[in-house]
Amino acid sequence: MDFLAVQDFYPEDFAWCYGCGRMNSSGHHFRTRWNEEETLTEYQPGPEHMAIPGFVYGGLIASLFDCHSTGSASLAFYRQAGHALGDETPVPRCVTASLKVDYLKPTPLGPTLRVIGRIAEIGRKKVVVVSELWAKDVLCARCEAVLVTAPASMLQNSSPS
Ligand SMILES: CCCCCCCCCCCCCCCC(=O)SCCNC(=O)CCNC(=O)[C@H](O)C(C)(C)COP(=O)(O)OP(=O)(O)OC[C@H]1O[C@@H](n2cnc3c(N)ncnc32)[C@H](O)[C@@H]1OP(=O)(O)O
Repeated sequence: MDFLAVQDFYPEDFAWCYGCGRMNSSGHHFRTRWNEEETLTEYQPGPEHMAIPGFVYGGLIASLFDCHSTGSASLAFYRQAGHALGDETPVPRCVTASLKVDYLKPTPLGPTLRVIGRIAEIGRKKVVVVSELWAKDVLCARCEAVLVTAPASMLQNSSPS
C-alpha cells in the first residue's frame, strides 16, 4: 500500500463494512488518512456508480462521506490518545449517529473524488466531522457528520462468521 489508512488497522472483526471494510470483498474499500490537520479519502468511481450519464449517484457520495467520517473520527480519537497508525493499541471504531449531506453541484463521473475532512469537535465519545467533496477543482458536496464510539450492543454481530 502507498500510505497507511485507518481502515487498514480496524480490528478484523470490525472491518466488514460495505463502504470501508477491508474484509468485505464486495465493498468499496474506502481508505482514510491524515493529511496534516485534515483527513482525506480519495475514490475513483466506476461507470456502475452512475446517476445519469456523466454524473455520480448521490448514494455513493453519501456512502463516501459516511465512511470518511467514521474513519476521520477514529483517526481523531487515536491521535488524541497519543497514538499513530501502526501502534499496537487497537484503533477505536465509531458508528454514524447523524449524516447530513448537501449536494451543491452535480458530481462529474470521471475524476477521482477527494473528500477532505475537518475535526470540528471532539469529546469523550463523540466527534463532529465537517467534510467537502471535490472533483478536480469543483466543490460538489458538503457533509456534517456526528460519530459516536461503537456501542457494545453491536459486538455480537460484528463478524459474519
Ligand atoms: C466493549 C466495547 C465494545 C465495542 C464494540 C465494537 C463494535 C464494533 C462495531 C463496528 C461497526 C462498524 C459499523 C460501520 C459504520 C456504520 O455504518 S454504523 C451504521 C449506522 N449507524 C448505526 O447503526 C448507529 C445506530 N445508533 C446507535 O447505535 C446509537 O444511537 C448511538 C449512535 C451509538 C448513540 O447512542 P448512545 O451511545 O446512547 O448516545 P448518547 O450517549 O445518547 O450520545 C452520545 C453523543 O452523541 C450525540 N448524538 C447521539 N445521536 C445523535 C444524533 N442522531 N444526532 C446528533 N447527535 C447525536 C449525543 O447528543 C451525545 O452528544 P454529547 O452529549 O456527548 O455532546
